Amino acid sequence: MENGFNSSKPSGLRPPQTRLPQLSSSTTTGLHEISESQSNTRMGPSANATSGVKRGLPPPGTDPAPSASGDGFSPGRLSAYRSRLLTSIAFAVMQPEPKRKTLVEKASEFPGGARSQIAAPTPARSFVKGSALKDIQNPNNKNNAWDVDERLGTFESEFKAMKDIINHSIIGQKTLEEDVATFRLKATELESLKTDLESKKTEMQSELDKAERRIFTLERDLEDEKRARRNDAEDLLREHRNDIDNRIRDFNREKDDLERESRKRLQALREELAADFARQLSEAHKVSEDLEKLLDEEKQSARLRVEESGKDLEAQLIQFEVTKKELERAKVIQDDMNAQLCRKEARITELENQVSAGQTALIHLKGDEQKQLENFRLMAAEKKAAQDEALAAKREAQETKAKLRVEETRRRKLFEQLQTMKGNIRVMCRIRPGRNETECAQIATEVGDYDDHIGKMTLMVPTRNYLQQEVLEPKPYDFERVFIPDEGNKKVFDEISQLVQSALDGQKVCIFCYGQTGSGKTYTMSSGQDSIIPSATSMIYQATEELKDAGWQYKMTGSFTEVYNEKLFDLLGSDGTRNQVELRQDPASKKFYVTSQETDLDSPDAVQTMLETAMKNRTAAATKMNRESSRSHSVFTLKLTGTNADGTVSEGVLNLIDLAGSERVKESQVEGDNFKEATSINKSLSTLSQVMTALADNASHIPYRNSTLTRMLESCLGGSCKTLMFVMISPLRDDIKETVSSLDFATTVSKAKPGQQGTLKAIKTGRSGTVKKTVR
Ligand SMILES: Nc1ncnc2c1ncn2[C@@H]1O[C@H](COP(=O)(O)OP(=O)(O)OP(=O)(O)O)[C@@H](O)[C@H]1O
Repeated sequence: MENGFNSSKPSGLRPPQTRLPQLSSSTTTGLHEISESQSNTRMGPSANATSGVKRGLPPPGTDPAPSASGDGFSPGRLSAYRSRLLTSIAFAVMQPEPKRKTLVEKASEFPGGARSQIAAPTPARSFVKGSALKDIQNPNNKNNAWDVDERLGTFESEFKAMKDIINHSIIGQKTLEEDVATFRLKATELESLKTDLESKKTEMQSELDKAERRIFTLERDLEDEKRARRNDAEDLLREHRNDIDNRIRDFNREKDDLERESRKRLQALREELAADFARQLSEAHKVSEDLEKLLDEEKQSARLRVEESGKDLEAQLIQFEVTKKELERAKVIQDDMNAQLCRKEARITELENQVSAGQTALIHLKGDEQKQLENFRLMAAEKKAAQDEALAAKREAQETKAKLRVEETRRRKLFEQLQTMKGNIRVMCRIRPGRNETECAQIATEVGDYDDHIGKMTLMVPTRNYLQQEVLEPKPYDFERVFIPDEGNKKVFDEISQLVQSALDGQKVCIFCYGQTGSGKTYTMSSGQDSIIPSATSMIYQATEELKDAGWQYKMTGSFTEVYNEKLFDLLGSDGTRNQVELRQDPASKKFYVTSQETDLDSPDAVQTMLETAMKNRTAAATKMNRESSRSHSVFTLKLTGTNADGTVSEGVLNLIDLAGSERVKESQVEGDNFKEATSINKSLSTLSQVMTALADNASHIPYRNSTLTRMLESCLGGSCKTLMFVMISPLRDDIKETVSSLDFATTVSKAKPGQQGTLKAIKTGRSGTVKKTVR
């Protein structure tokens, strides 16, 4: 081609095709088509030339807008270059015939040129219509040769510029492709990072659950241990004290008895012995005196007989013999007396032995006393050891208390995190028991394998099909928890007790009971010792006692307010009656508060009395207005102010709200005052729903001011405040419309913003539901 151009153009310009191998295939195709047009124009003017050009270039007038990429190259500009190029080629066509042939031949040497031959090349007639071409065709125009050179020069520089632009664009495209590849790589990395983060999040969640369980177990163990130790120490001390007292008492009693007994016995023995001895001695003396007297008399008479007569020797000898016999008899008597005396002496020795045995016994008893004293000393030592042990236990208890304080702070933090994860707006459903199976609607509840809790339910709603036959259509609902009829108030309170704990920890909590008349709102909230209000207050009392160990002192006050027809009444008025009160605005915080009386609740009895007064006043007001069902909302507000030893103050509020029956005005077909009541109830309930929805959506405007109830509760709704809505439903078929309406209301409330409720939803979706029970 270069040769062709050289031979036809003395200007020495090189044709653009010589650099084509450097370009991409798409670009070369474009340039081949330019060559084809060049060859076409050399073959002579033809009407088809235009179409030949159009194959490779955009049609005139359809030039696209300049490239937005900012690389300076655009299809519009390319088209302009091509047009100029073709115009230049048209000049070449004006050269003598043999030269044109050479150009065609050269053009056909390139792939595009070969194709152009096969595809019946057309002359670029459209371009020769231009004024410049006319000038070229005019043989009289002497300036043509110079113009061609100049134009070819321009063409070459423009062509060069164009090629640079194309090259630049190719490089740009490659860079872009590389960027795309890099971004894809990054996207894959980010994807895997996201998966990792999600799995970490799940792990952390389970760790948190474990930690909570561990804290719960630790707390319980700690408490049990503490209680057991305290009881053991007290029992031990009491036992020891009693034991020692009893032993001392027994010992003294025994000692006294023994002393008395031994004294008595000794005295008796002494007396007996002395009497016996004296008696025997006097007898012996008497016998001896008698014998001596008799012997003296016989001696005297014998002396007299020997002296007076001496005559009858034989008689005297016989007398002597008699006297001798008498003497012998007296001697026997004396021996007998001596034997008796010996016996008596032996008896005295025996008695003396007995006395000495008694004395030994007494000494022994005294020895026992020593032993008892020793025992007493031992017991005293044991008592001291027990006291030491008690002191050690006390020290340990104090250390445990200190640990408990730290654990309590940690627990509060973890508990708060857990509650936040559960979401600030939560919804649970409770199904009241039905009277009998035939009157009940079909409600299927599902239990998940996450835990025993039921969270999903399906209500079979009667509808008409296209044949106007009544069919049951399943309507699924999904709440955090569904309480089936056989689950009592205790189960309900167990589930929500964490929110009561949150109030103790300084949070603001609202628990609502919503539902149609007779669905069990009052039953759940305040009737019976196991309903929410008494259970919550008794839990608070117990917890505040236990928290004393962790350094917390709590004060609890309560108020009971009724909202009826948008007016407020204090159910615990100063004179024990129901008084109208007002809503005031705090100038500093701009929040509303009610001027109801606040009662100090320093004992469970005080709570009971307060509840009774409130219920009595509420019922009296209802009776006065001839109402059977509650047409007012009642709000029980517990304020819990805790002060820690380190000066920390915690101010929690627990609002327990029994809402008025949610019957729709249309359904209940009420008129007059009742219509006003129903309208006001509907207004406040729908405002409550709007407030909850706005809070859930994180809306900039929350319509608190649209009803008295929401205005009153403004400071306890939204932000970090915790709200639990209990939707109470009746299982009766006759109540199905109200049930659907209540459940739909609750579903609206349960739709919370993802940031708040994300974790809860994740927990909930972790449950794979299986139908467990059908409520009858
Ligand atoms: N879960 C339950 N178990 C046993 N009995 C229940 C239950 N729920 C409600 N009841 C009984 O149903 C009746 C109506 O209950 P309750 O007064 O609590 O309804 P309510 O929704 O407060 O009605 P209202 O809006 O008129 O105040 C009561 O007799 C109550 O004892």
